[in-house]
Amino acid sequence: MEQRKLMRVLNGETVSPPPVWLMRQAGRYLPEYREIRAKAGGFLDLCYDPDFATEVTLQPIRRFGFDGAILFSDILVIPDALDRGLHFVAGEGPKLTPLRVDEVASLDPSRAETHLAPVIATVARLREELPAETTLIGFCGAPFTVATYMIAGHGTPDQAPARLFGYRHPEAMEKLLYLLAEMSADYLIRQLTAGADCVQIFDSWAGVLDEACFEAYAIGPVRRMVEKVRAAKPDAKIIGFAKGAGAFLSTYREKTGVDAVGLDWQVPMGFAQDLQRSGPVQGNLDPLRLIAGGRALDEGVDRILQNLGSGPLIFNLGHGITPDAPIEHVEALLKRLRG
Ligand SMILES: Cc1c2[nH]c(c1CCC(=O)O)Cc1[nH]c(c(CCC(=O)O)c1C)Cc1[nH]c(c(CCC(=O)O)c1C)Cc1[nH]c(c(C)c1CCC(=O)O)C2
Repeated sequence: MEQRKLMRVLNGETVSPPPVWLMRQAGRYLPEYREIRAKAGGFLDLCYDPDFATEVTLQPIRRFGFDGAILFSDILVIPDALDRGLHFVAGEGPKLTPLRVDEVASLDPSRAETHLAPVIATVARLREELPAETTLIGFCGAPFTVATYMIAGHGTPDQAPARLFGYRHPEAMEKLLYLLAEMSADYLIRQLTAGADCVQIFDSWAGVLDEACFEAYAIGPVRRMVEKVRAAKPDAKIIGFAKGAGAFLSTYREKTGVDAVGLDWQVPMGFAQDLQRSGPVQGNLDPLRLIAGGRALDEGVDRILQNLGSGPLIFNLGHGITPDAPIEHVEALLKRLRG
């Protein structure tokens, strides 16, 4: 078979119109998701049930024909494998038992393989059921972003608990991040073995870090992951999404070794073009343009195409789609993009 479009871009080719998928494309903005979610019980029950997770991953592909399907799971399955008391409270997001500094040394990764087996089974099912032209994207959280939830025990606006933990306990922070890096790399290797075509590392909170901490938390552990994945899978294609990283993105590809750089919606087009000279980029429509639709949506799509469309580009949002995104606006985005 001719290579999948999204994989061609990850190999450095320019494809026109560009392949497209949307972060969080399986989710609450789809009525068919809300229906299954009500049947499955909790959100985590969905993630660990290969029948449900396969179905939910396929829903946006059937409806919109995206070029990429992202595995339905969550970045917090890794702390769940570490038995950190993960649960989801409706309307409030994830809750975990806040990690104390004296607990870091006794975190035990040995359950991970068994615990994550249903997610790996979902990947294998997906590769069988997806259309041949659809790229299957595996993923995990980057160590720092996962650690922010483990340390605070919930989401926070600026991740102050994790940043303070790092300043007060640098050795424990390093130990935690590299433990997560090893586990996450093993998890990505298993996803690739089971049939994922490529993987994305989500560092959704990298944007809160100062320069020294960005190096220590957002570069070092991610570079270790990339090295470990490449040692097992020399041809693996990896997308790195460090949201809000701003000027740090200029060296992100080179320092971490990722193939493609994910761009949030604030990355300026001139800077994005510079990044594209060294390889593929992904992004970066403001998710609110998708909510607004109409002119705001058309102008946002056109601007990305005009500036980045003549190089290797995977079209995406600059962060995840939200539950209030109208389905007709997703259709309008695809029409604008594909003609
Ligand atoms: C930080 C983070 C998380 N999860 C994720 C991130 C990184 C990306 C980002 O920054 O958005 C990543 C993620 N979460 C989910 C996916 C699935 C695949 C996809 O469609 O993109 C992916 C790739 C499903 C999900 N993960 C979650 C939902 C909503 C759960 C529900 O159905 O109630 C989905 C579809 C829950 C979740 N999971 C997480 C939070 C903070 C929340 C609650 C916020 C919310 O309710 O939207 C942690």
